[in-house]
Amino acid sequence: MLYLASASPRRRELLELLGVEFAVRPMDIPETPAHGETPQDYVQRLAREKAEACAAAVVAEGDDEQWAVLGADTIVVAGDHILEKPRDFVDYQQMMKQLSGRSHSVYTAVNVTTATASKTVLVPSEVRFRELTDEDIARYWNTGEPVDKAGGYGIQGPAGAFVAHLNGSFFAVMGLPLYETDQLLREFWRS
Ligand SMILES: Cc1cn([C@H]2C[C@H](O)[C@@H](COP(=O)(O)OP(=O)(O)OP(=O)(O)O)O2)c(=O)[nH]c1=O
Repeated sequence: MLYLASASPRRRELLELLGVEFAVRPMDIPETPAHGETPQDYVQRLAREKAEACAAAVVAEGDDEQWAVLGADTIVVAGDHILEKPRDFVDYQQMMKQLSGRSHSVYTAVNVTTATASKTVLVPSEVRFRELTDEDIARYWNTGEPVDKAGGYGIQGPAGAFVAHLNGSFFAVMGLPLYETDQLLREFWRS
């Protein structure tokens, strides 16, 4: 079986588009950057740790001999700040002020782990938001969308209207890059 080590409904929805059979097995991994760790290293480590924790659980159960695990992580980076999910409205508001009228980076990493291999791919994107008014920011919070999303926004929802420019992968920003994930699965799981 292929296991998706993720609680994200977006990742489930996107993996379904690839037409593979899989089971969802979320892993709770502490999300804190190590001292001196770059955002690129951090996001790749988290994707790998989610997949490896899930792989360890599958192996410990011992009743599936043919398995692979897919883990992913997405972070938004504005200047020097890594923006994860907003803790509350004030945290969200600060994030939106950092994103307003500027470009930021979104990094998604995907890892596939099997009994004999572990490979991580990093997909960077650049996103430019238009200037946001206080009213835009308050109105978007009230949609309920920001709360479970890195950087406090979802490109696939109403915040798509804030995106003046995207250089990279829409699906990676949403949480799982389709092309790179498909390539990893072809290499390690199906032909
Ligand atoms: C930037 C952005 C993020 N997101 C979501 C994707 C991820 O679900 C979430 C990033 O947080 P993650 O910590 O990467 O993932 P998660 O906690 O939701 O799920 P898990 O760790 O179990 O895999 O933000 C969007 O849906 N749209 C966007 O435009």
